[in-house]
This record gives sequence, C-alpha cells and structure tokens, in this order.
Amino acid sequence: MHVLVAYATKYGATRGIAERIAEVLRQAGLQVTLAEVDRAGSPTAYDAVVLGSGVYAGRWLAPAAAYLKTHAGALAERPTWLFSSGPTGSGDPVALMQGWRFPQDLQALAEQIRPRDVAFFHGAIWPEKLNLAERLILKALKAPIGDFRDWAMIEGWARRITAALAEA
Ligand SMILES: Cc1cc2nc3c(=O)[nH]c(=O)nc-3n(C[C@H](O)[C@H](O)[C@H](O)COP(=O)(O)O)c2cc1C
Repeated sequence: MHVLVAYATKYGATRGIAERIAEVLRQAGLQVTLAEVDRAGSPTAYDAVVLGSGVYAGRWLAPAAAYLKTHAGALAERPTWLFSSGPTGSGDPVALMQGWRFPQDLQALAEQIRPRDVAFFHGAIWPEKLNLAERLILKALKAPIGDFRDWAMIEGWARRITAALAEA
C-alpha cells in the first residue's frame, strides 16, 4: 500500500506535522511518499492520500487548494484524509477558531471527495519568520505566539489512518 502525504506550508509548521504523520505510517509498514503538494504529482500513483495545509485568514494555501480542485476526481476514488494546521493557544482547535473546521470555499469540493476524516490541528508561529504585515495582524488578533502543535493528537490521528488502511 503506497500512501502520499502531501502538504502546503509557508513557514514549516505544516511540514513538521506531515513529517510526523509520514513517520507513523512508515512505522506501520506502509510505503509513504512525503512531498510538498506542488511536487506530489497525481494521486493516481497512490493507493491513499493525506493532504494538509497551513491556514491563513481562513483559507488553505493556494497550492493545496489547487491540488484539491485539480485532483478532486482522483481523490474521490481513493481513501483520502485532509488536515489543516492553524490555531495557536491551548484547548480544542475548533473552539479556538470559533467553530471553524475547514475552509468555506473548499467545502463543496470536500463533500465531493468524501474524505475519511478532516482534522484541524494546532499550529506554530515563529514571529522572526513573519513579515511586518503578518506581525501586525497577529498582534491585532492577540494570537498566542509559539509552537502549539499537539504531537499526541497528530500521532493519534495518523494511527487511526493506519488502522483504517489495514482494514481496506
Ligand atoms: C498572517 C497569519 C494569518 C493566520 N490566519 C489563521 C487563520 O485564519 N486561522 C488559523 O487557524 N490559523 C491562522 N494562522 C496560523 C497559521 O495557520 C499557523 O501558524 C500554521 O501552523 C502555519 O503553518 P505553516 O508554517 O505550515 O504555514 C495565521 C498565521 C498568520 C501568520
């Protein structure tokens, strides 16, 4: 079973999450290709796909959104899992983002693809990497600064993927 773990990242937080997911899948004996989404190629080369993106102003990064649009048909034909990396701060990510779970503009596509699950993980913000506009936005929003990625939550989700694929 060959699984693609593809991601879009601006500052590396989502890459780290994708790497951890890939590690858990490999430990379970799956063949895994880990790739930035614009280098991932078609989903038709894989038996299953895990696709994730960092969230900016409520939207996925453009390369991840484009991949979902371009390959919706192929993704619908194979087990697909989607995840977003976003909120900083402790507590449930959906509660932290006032009920937000997945980009509004991609919801119809996601319904078409029928992913096995759609996860929303805590993200990470490294202020020194941000441009001035981004720093000002985060200051105005009073967003907590730091690495809030919840590795136990991420690994648990990845283990559920391995369990589902073992049944497939
Ligand atoms: C300017 C800016 C806007 C952001 N907007 C959102 C948002 O709307 N929703 C959210 O959950 N997280 C938001 N975040 C947090 C990022 O999604 C989070 O830091 C994520 O882990 C970044 O992933 P990346 O480093 O892979 O790009 C924002 C961060 C920045 C810097």
